[in-house]
Amino acid sequence: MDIVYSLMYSFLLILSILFYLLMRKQRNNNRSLQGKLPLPPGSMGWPYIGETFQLFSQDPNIFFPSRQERYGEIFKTYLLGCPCVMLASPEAARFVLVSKAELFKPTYPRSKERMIGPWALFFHQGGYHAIVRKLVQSSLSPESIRRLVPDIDAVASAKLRSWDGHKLSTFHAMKEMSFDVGILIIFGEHLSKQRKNEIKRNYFIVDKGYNSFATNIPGTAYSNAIKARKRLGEILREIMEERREHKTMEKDLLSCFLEWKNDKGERLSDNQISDNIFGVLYAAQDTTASVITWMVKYLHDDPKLLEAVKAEQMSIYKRNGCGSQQLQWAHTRKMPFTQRVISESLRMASIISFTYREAVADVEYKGYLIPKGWKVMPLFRNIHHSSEYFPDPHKFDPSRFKASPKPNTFLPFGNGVHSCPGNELAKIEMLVFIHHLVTKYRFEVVGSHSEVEYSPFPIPKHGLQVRIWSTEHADGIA
Ligand code: HEM
Repeated sequence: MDIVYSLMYSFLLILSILFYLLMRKQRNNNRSLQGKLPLPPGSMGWPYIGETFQLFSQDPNIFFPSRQERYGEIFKTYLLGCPCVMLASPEAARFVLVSKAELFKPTYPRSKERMIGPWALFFHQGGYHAIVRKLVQSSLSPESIRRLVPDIDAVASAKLRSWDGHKLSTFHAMKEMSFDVGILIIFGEHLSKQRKNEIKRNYFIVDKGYNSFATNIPGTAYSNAIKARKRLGEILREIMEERREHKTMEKDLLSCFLEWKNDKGERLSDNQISDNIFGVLYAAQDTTASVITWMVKYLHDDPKLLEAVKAEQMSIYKRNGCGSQQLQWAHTRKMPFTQRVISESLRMASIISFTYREAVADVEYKGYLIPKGWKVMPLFRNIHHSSEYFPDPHKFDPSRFKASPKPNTFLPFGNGVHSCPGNELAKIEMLVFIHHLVTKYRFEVVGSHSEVEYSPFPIPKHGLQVRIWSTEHADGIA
């Protein structure tokens, strides 16, 4: 027995020594990086504020490329109180998001985390993130979306009918449509109208305060948003209770969350579910709405492009009983030209110019030091607008997507463990909307649309004001 114990002790001792040596080596490696490697080139701007003012006052097409031109594909800056390293090459994006993803954790301002809910998957890395992501991915997989195409079709058709004859902001109209599609994915078709309206009312109060100055002063947009977010949490808890009580489980995201348990029988808490429901709804909305807004502008600006999309969609429309039947998944597979227009819109608009991570250790990249705690930003827009990967990058040319882009050069949905699980849904939503818009409606842009505003994603000024009318009475108006 004594021999067994001493063997065990020796084994544990050796293990502890090995662990200690490994940790020391890691620490020394990090320490040595600090002394040995230079920081990337670049300007840290003014004390405390850095280059924050320039970032938010300059067109992103100027801010990022001008620095890349001056310093190369890796450069440092200082934004929103944080030292940052910006990376503008496909290899660097892959390094941060995929191959060395464990060295870079997601990072968001505390105020945003508080608003969305600390359990939302964006804020996590590791085991918990993997569980939630798998559930979200399964609800948004092509197999799940396939059966939802007719419902998405119904949402898009109803929205367009309600806008017939009106002048409206494309962006705001698209936000409404994306909201309805998000509700469909999360709650299926069985959410009562009253519940939906309650969620919508509170959701849009949160939306209004999300990017406002974070303060608890009563009556401000931020404090109203925090209150509305709390109320949303309560509504979601009531819905979960109802589902548990009536044992009504559907094939939607909420049911996926409610049904999940691990092999120890542990389940997700109500707070975890509610933060993720809100997170998905939020992630789905402005992104999709901004890209569709740009697409409508690109179609408007180029009549030949519009005609080509229309020709493809009309042939599907005619074969599908001239709109008497709903679109199915199979129809969306027969829209190769429109799909290329979507890819080119995603590239040109690059609504997510970059993403943020934080280095969890000192990291060496191409002979430069990325110090622990610094923000690290892969610049998607710079990659998408580089003539090296996309010749004549400022020309809208869907034909460039006839061939697949080179690896890591086309990242509208990010890459790696945090890449967008909603990308297929977003693309289906765009295909279905464009199908109805070009086959049954005409539209014209009203007022100026060459300037860009940030909400916070770049969109055409005033959300692209358009007048839209059904072709049934087009002759009377056009
Ligand atoms: C055109 C529309 C969209 C664009 C351009 C877009 C873009 C992105 C990007 C770039 C990321 C990765 C961010 C990062 O790495 O930091 C992301 C993450 C995410 N997106 Fe999207 N997205 C879109 C639509 C959607 C939709 C429709 C949904 C849901 C229904 C969605 C849900 C999410 C979620 C949950 C994440 C976080 C994933 C994680 O952290 O694991 N997105 N999106």
